[in-house]
Amino acid sequence: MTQPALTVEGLVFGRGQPLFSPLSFCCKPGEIWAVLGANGLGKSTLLDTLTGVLPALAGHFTVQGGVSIVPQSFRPAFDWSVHDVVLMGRARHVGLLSMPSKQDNRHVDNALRRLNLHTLARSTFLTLSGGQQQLVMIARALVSGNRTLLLDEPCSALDLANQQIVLQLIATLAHREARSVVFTTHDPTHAWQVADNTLLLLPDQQWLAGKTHTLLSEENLQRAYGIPVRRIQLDDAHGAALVPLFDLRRQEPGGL
Ligand SMILES: Nc1ncnc2c1ncn2[C@@H]1O[C@H](COP(=O)(O)OP(=O)(O)OP(=O)(O)O)[C@@H](O)[C@H]1O
Repeated sequence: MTQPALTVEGLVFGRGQPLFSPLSFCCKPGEIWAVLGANGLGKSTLLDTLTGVLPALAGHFTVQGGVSIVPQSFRPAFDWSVHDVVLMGRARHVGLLSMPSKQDNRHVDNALRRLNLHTLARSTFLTLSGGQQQLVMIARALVSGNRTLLLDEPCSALDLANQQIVLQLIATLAHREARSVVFTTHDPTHAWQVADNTLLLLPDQQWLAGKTHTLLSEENLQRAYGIPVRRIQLDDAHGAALVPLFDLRRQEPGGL
């Protein structure tokens, strides 16, 4: 049997106050989990707990083979080049007071190429757009070599073509490289298209976890977001889209 890369058992997490009833799930090598739930429910707090930034309030978790996180945003202390920000992901491979090796630089070049960022390698990080910065942070996690990757809304600032690049990358990392990937998203279609399993955070400290295609029913999504969501079946290659039915009223000019 494959040993899970990430095992969460009875985990209670939050910044002082528990956000959910005890949480349990496990992510095997080669598996993708999506985490969905309304704003402010605790998705980022969960990822910060799994990387050890925040202490668990109860229960426990184990991570085999190292873990990297791609945060929602990153503000470097100094305006380093894109190449150097990605190189930081190699920190545990570069000895203290040593220079990065040719191999470290090769990892950086490969990661930048995978994300179509190679032409920006010499640009400074702070001159990039929000979406470009998000891609650089993903490259930084890639070069770490860690077996588990946690991505906090990795597509939130990306255009459609770059969303496809990142979703494809998530699938490749899991299916070809047997890495375990957990990503948070506000787009249930992204979860539907690439995640084997989903953790759906609900109001009142409840949660559901299971196979994405079973769990992301119209009923469960309405429970999570409080608005109706319709599942639209696409062709065989594209699966389904999960589309919110917004109740938008036309505003008359001069009205309040
Ligand atoms: N630095 C902080 N200090 C205190 N409370 C915080 C801090 N960051 C987040 N919180 C609180 O913790 C709770 C969970 O926040 P978290 O950022 O984990 O939610 P989220 O589900 O990731 O939200 P979003 O979808 O908006 O990114 C919220 O009530 C939030 O106000």
